[in-house]
Amino acid sequence: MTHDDATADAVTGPGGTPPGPSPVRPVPSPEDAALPAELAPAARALFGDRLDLAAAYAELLATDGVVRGLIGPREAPRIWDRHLLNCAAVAERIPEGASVIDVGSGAGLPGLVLAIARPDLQVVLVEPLARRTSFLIEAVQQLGLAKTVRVFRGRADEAATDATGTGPFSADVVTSRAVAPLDRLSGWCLPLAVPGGRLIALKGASAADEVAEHAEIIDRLGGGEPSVHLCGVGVIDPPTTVVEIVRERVVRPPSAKKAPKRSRGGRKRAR
Ligand SMILES: C[S@@+](CC[C@H](N)C(=O)[O-])C[C@H]1O[C@@H](n2cnc3c(N)ncnc32)[C@H](O)[C@@H]1O
Repeated sequence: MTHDDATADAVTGPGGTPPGPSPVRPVPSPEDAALPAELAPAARALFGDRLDLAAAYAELLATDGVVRGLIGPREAPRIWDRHLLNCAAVAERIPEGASVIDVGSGAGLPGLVLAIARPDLQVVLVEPLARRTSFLIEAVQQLGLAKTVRVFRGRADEAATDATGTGPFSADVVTSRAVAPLDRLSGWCLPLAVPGGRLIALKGASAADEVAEHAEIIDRLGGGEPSVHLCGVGVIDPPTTVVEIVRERVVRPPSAKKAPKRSRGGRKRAR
Protein backbone atom coordinates (compact mmCIF):
# COMPACT_ATOMS: atom_id res chain seq x y z
CA MET A 1 0.00 0.00 0.00
CA THR A 2 1.37 3.40 -0.94
CA HIS A 3 1.19 6.39 1.33
CA ASP A 4 -1.55 7.82 -0.91
CA ASP A 5 -3.60 4.64 -0.58
CA ALA A 6 -3.44 4.88 3.19
CA THR A 7 -4.56 8.49 3.11
CA ALA A 8 -7.49 7.67 0.82
CA ASP A 9 -8.65 4.85 3.15
CA ALA A 10 -8.53 7.11 6.15
CA VAL A 11 -10.64 9.74 4.46
CA THR A 12 -13.23 7.57 2.76
CA GLY A 13 -13.45 4.36 4.84
CA PRO A 14 -16.16 3.64 7.40
CA GLY A 15 -15.88 6.09 10.26
CA GLY A 16 -13.22 8.05 8.40
CA THR A 17 -12.87 11.78 8.38
CA PRO A 18 -15.21 13.30 5.81
CA PRO A 19 -13.54 15.00 2.84
CA GLY A 20 -12.63 18.60 3.52
CA PRO A 21 -9.72 20.63 4.84
CA SER A 22 -7.64 18.57 7.29
CA PRO A 23 -6.75 20.18 10.62
CA VAL A 24 -3.42 21.95 10.46
CA ARG A 25 -1.02 20.70 13.11
CA PRO A 26 1.69 23.26 13.90
CA VAL A 27 5.14 21.94 13.06
CA PRO A 28 7.53 22.62 15.94
CA SER A 29 10.40 24.81 14.93
CA PRO A 30 13.60 25.93 16.70
CA GLU A 31 12.60 29.51 15.84
CA ASP A 32 9.73 29.20 18.31
CA ALA A 33 12.33 29.04 21.05
CA ALA A 34 14.10 32.26 20.04
CA LEU A 35 14.53 34.64 22.96
CA PRO A 36 12.21 37.64 22.40
CA ALA A 37 14.22 40.89 22.38
CA GLU A 38 12.14 42.43 25.17
CA LEU A 39 12.96 39.50 27.47
CA ALA A 40 16.70 39.50 26.76
CA PRO A 41 17.67 41.73 29.74
CA ALA A 42 15.75 39.51 32.18
CA ALA A 43 17.20 36.35 30.64
CA ARG A 44 20.73 37.76 30.92
CA ALA A 45 20.12 38.78 34.54
CA LEU A 46 18.78 35.34 35.51
CA PHE A 47 21.07 33.05 33.50
CA GLY A 48 24.26 35.15 33.25
CA ASP A 49 26.95 33.25 31.38
CA ARG A 50 24.69 30.17 31.22
CA LEU A 51 22.30 31.91 28.81
CA ASP A 52 23.47 29.77 25.86
CA LEU A 53 22.64 26.64 27.85
CA ALA A 54 19.21 28.04 28.66
CA ALA A 55 18.70 28.73 24.94
CA ALA A 56 19.66 25.13 24.10
CA TYR A 57 17.08 23.86 26.61
CA ALA A 58 14.43 26.25 25.23
CA GLU A 59 15.05 24.78 21.77
CA LEU A 60 14.78 21.22 23.10
CA LEU A 61 11.44 22.05 24.71
CA ALA A 62 10.08 23.77 21.61
CA THR A 63 11.04 20.90 19.30
CA ASP A 64 11.46 17.51 20.96
CA GLY A 65 9.31 18.54 23.94
CA VAL A 66 6.40 19.42 21.66
CA VAL A 67 6.81 16.37 19.40
CA ARG A 68 6.83 14.08 22.45
CA GLY A 69 3.77 15.78 23.91
CA LEU A 70 5.52 17.16 27.00
CA ILE A 71 4.41 20.70 26.33
CA GLY A 72 1.59 21.90 24.12
CA PRO A 73 2.45 23.42 20.72
CA ARG A 74 0.90 26.71 21.80
CA GLU A 75 3.35 26.90 24.69
CA ALA A 76 6.38 26.95 22.39
CA PRO A 77 6.41 30.70 21.67
CA ARG A 78 5.85 31.38 25.40
CA ILE A 79 8.70 29.18 26.63
CA TRP A 80 10.89 32.02 27.84
CA ASP A 81 8.43 34.07 29.87
CA ARG A 82 6.02 31.40 31.15
CA HIS A 83 8.56 28.69 31.79
CA LEU A 84 12.28 29.51 31.76
CA LEU A 85 12.22 32.98 33.33
CA ASN A 86 9.33 32.17 35.66
CA CYS A 87 11.30 29.20 37.04
CA ALA A 88 14.78 30.75 37.01
CA ALA A 89 13.57 33.65 39.19
CA VAL A 90 13.13 31.18 42.06
CA ALA A 91 16.92 30.63 42.22
CA GLU A 92 17.19 33.74 44.41
CA ARG A 93 15.48 31.81 47.27
CA ILE A 94 17.97 28.90 47.16
CA PRO A 95 21.19 29.08 49.21
CA GLU A 96 24.61 28.64 47.59
CA GLY A 97 25.64 25.00 47.16
CA ALA A 98 22.25 23.62 48.22
CA SER A 99 20.87 20.22 47.29
CA VAL A 100 17.50 20.41 45.53
CA ILE A 101 14.78 17.85 44.77
CA ASP A 102 12.23 18.90 42.17
CA VAL A 103 8.98 16.97 42.60
CA GLY A 104 6.88 16.35 39.47
CA SER A 105 9.44 17.82 37.11
CA GLY A 106 7.52 17.04 33.92
CA ALA A 107 9.79 18.38 31.17
CA GLY A 108 12.22 19.79 33.75
CA LEU A 109 10.35 22.72 35.28
CA PRO A 110 11.62 24.18 37.51
CA GLY A 111 14.39 21.65 38.34
CA LEU A 112 16.31 21.64 35.09
CA VAL A 113 16.04 25.41 34.75
CA LEU A 114 17.50 25.84 38.24
CA ALA A 115 20.36 23.46 37.40
CA ILE A 116 21.08 25.54 34.29
CA ALA A 117 21.00 28.87 36.11
CA ARG A 118 22.90 27.59 39.17
CA PRO A 119 25.80 25.21 38.55
CA ASP A 120 26.49 25.20 42.31
CA LEU A 121 23.29 23.20 42.98
CA GLN A 122 22.94 19.40 43.09
CA VAL A 123 19.51 18.59 41.66
CA VAL A 124 17.36 15.45 41.62
CA LEU A 125 14.38 15.50 39.25
CA VAL A 126 11.54 13.29 40.58
CA GLU A 127 9.01 12.26 37.96
CA PRO A 128 6.91 9.06 37.76
CA LEU A 129 6.06 8.98 34.03
CA ALA A 130 8.49 7.07 31.78
CA ARG A 131 7.88 9.26 28.72
CA ARG A 132 8.90 12.30 30.75
CA THR A 133 11.90 10.73 32.47
CA SER A 134 13.24 9.57 29.07
CA PHE A 135 13.10 13.16 27.86
CA LEU A 136 14.73 14.39 31.08
CA ILE A 137 17.57 11.85 30.91
CA GLU A 138 18.31 12.80 27.30
CA ALA A 139 18.10 16.52 28.08
CA VAL A 140 20.55 16.16 30.98
CA GLN A 141 22.99 14.36 28.67
CA GLN A 142 22.62 16.78 25.76
CA LEU A 143 23.01 19.83 27.96
CA GLY A 144 26.07 18.38 29.71
CA LEU A 145 24.46 18.52 33.16
CA ALA A 146 25.12 14.93 34.26
CA LYS A 147 27.54 16.02 37.00
CA THR A 148 24.91 18.02 38.87
CA VAL A 149 21.54 16.52 37.85
CA ARG A 150 20.03 13.07 38.50
CA VAL A 151 16.69 11.80 37.31
CA PHE A 152 14.61 9.58 39.61
CA ARG A 153 11.66 7.76 38.06
CA GLY A 154 8.98 7.42 40.70
CA ARG A 155 6.56 9.30 42.90
CA ALA A 156 7.64 11.68 45.65
CA ASP A 157 6.70 9.20 48.39
CA GLU A 158 8.83 6.53 46.69
CA ALA A 159 11.79 8.92 46.54
CA ALA A 160 11.41 9.64 50.26
CA THR A 161 11.54 5.96 51.17
CA ASP A 162 13.70 3.15 49.95
CA ALA A 163 10.81 1.82 47.84
CA THR A 164 12.83 1.43 44.62
CA GLY A 165 16.17 0.54 46.18
CA THR A 166 17.82 3.79 45.03
CA GLY A 167 16.49 6.05 47.77
CA PRO A 168 15.84 7.46 50.17
CA PHE A 169 16.49 10.95 48.82
CA SER A 170 16.59 14.15 50.86
CA ALA A 171 17.65 17.72 50.14
CA ASP A 172 18.00 21.20 51.59
CA VAL A 173 15.30 22.49 49.25
CA VAL A 174 12.35 20.73 47.61
CA THR A 175 10.77 22.58 44.69
CA SER A 176 7.52 21.91 42.86
CA ARG A 177 5.35 23.63 40.26
CA ALA A 178 1.83 22.76 39.13
CA VAL A 179 1.75 19.35 40.79
CA ALA A 180 -0.85 19.37 43.62
CA PRO A 181 -2.66 21.59 46.13
CA LEU A 182 -0.52 22.73 49.05
CA ASP A 183 -1.81 20.16 51.59
CA ARG A 184 -1.08 17.15 49.38
CA LEU A 185 2.14 18.72 48.14
CA SER A 186 3.36 19.23 51.72
CA GLY A 187 2.59 15.59 52.53
CA TRP A 188 4.74 14.52 49.58
CA CYS A 189 7.53 17.09 49.79
CA LEU A 190 8.22 17.78 53.48
CA PRO A 191 9.49 14.20 54.06
CA LEU A 192 12.04 14.88 51.28
CA ALA A 193 13.46 17.97 53.02
CA VAL A 194 16.20 17.61 55.62
CA PRO A 195 15.09 18.85 59.07
CA GLY A 196 15.32 22.65 58.80
CA GLY A 197 15.15 22.39 55.01
CA ARG A 198 12.25 23.82 53.04
CA LEU A 199 9.61 23.30 50.42
CA ILE A 200 9.45 26.04 47.78
CA ALA A 201 6.17 25.65 45.90
CA LEU A 202 5.66 27.80 42.79
CA LYS A 203 2.07 28.98 43.00
CA GLY A 204 0.14 31.62 41.13
CA ALA A 205 -2.51 33.97 42.43
CA SER A 206 -3.91 31.16 44.61
CA ALA A 207 -0.91 31.22 46.98
CA ALA A 208 -2.41 33.20 49.87
CA ASP A 209 -5.74 31.33 49.70
CA GLU A 210 -3.99 27.97 49.68
CA VAL A 211 -1.91 28.96 52.69
CA ALA A 212 -5.02 30.04 54.62
CA GLU A 213 -6.85 26.85 53.69
CA HIS A 214 -4.10 24.37 54.45
CA ALA A 215 -2.03 25.92 57.29
CA GLU A 216 -3.45 23.53 59.89
CA ILE A 217 -2.66 20.34 58.01
CA ILE A 218 0.82 21.67 57.13
CA ASP A 219 1.43 22.15 60.86
CA ARG A 220 0.35 18.55 61.50
CA LEU A 221 2.82 17.42 58.82
CA GLY A 222 5.67 19.09 60.70
CA GLY A 223 5.83 22.25 58.57
CA GLY A 224 6.36 25.72 60.00
CA GLU A 225 4.15 28.67 59.20
CA PRO A 226 4.00 29.02 55.38
CA SER A 227 5.24 32.31 53.95
CA VAL A 228 4.51 33.82 50.53
CA HIS A 229 7.30 35.51 48.53
CA LEU A 230 7.64 37.20 45.15
CA CYS A 231 10.72 36.24 43.12
CA GLY A 232 12.27 38.24 40.30
CA VAL A 233 10.77 41.59 41.35
CA GLY A 234 12.01 44.27 38.95
CA VAL A 235 13.34 41.59 36.60
CA ILE A 236 10.28 39.74 35.30
CA ASP A 237 6.68 40.85 35.04
CA PRO A 238 4.78 39.40 36.78
CA PRO A 239 7.21 38.09 39.40
CA THR A 240 6.93 34.43 40.40
CA THR A 241 4.90 33.76 43.55
CA VAL A 242 6.20 31.01 45.82
CA VAL A 243 5.04 29.50 49.10
CA GLU A 244 7.84 28.45 51.43
CA ILE A 245 7.42 25.96 54.24
CA VAL A 246 10.28 24.98 56.56
CA ARG A 247 10.33 21.38 57.79
CA GLU A 248 10.43 22.24 61.47
CA ARG A 249 9.55 18.83 62.91
CA VAL A 250 10.00 15.32 61.61
CA VAL A 251 6.57 13.69 61.57
CA ARG A 252 6.31 10.13 60.39
CA PRO A 253 3.56 9.57 57.83
CA PRO A 254 0.79 7.26 59.12
CA SER A 255 1.90 4.48 56.74
CA ALA A 256 5.38 4.50 58.30
CA LYS A 257 4.12 4.25 61.88
CA LYS A 258 4.97 0.93 63.53
CA ALA A 259 2.34 -1.75 63.23
CA PRO A 260 1.37 -3.29 66.59
CA LYS A 261 3.80 -6.07 67.51
CA ARG A 262 2.47 -9.57 66.93
CA SER A 263 3.33 -12.74 68.80
CA ARG A 264 4.73 -15.67 66.83
CA GLY A 265 1.22 -17.04 66.52
CA GLY A 266 0.27 -13.95 64.57
CA ARG A 267 -1.91 -12.45 67.29
CA LYS A 268 -1.38 -9.02 68.85
CA ARG A 269 0.93 -9.16 71.84
CA ALA A 270 -0.96 -8.62 75.12
CA ARG A 271 0.15 -5.57 77.11
C1 LIG B 1 1.09 19.43 35.48
S1 LIG B 1 2.59 18.59 35.45
C2 LIG B 1 3.73 19.88 35.87
C3 LIG B 1 5.11 19.60 35.35
C4 LIG B 1 6.14 20.69 35.66
N1 LIG B 1 6.40 20.79 37.08
C5 LIG B 1 5.72 22.02 35.09
O1 LIG B 1 5.54 22.97 35.84
O2 LIG B 1 5.57 22.10 33.86
C6 LIG B 1 2.54 17.62 36.95
C7 LIG B 1 3.65 16.59 37.03
O3 LIG B 1 3.66 16.00 38.33
C8 LIG B 1 3.90 14.62 38.20
N2 LIG B 1 3.38 13.96 39.40
C9 LIG B 1 2.09 13.68 39.71
N3 LIG B 1 2.01 13.06 40.91
C10 LIG B 1 3.28 12.96 41.39
C11 LIG B 1 3.85 12.40 42.58
N4 LIG B 1 3.10 11.82 43.54
N5 LIG B 1 5.18 12.47 42.73
C12 LIG B 1 5.96 13.05 41.79
N6 LIG B 1 5.47 13.59 40.63
C13 LIG B 1 4.15 13.54 40.44
C14 LIG B 1 3.19 14.24 36.92
O4 LIG B 1 3.66 13.04 36.35
C15 LIG B 1 3.47 15.45 36.04
O5 LIG B 1 4.65 15.31 35.28
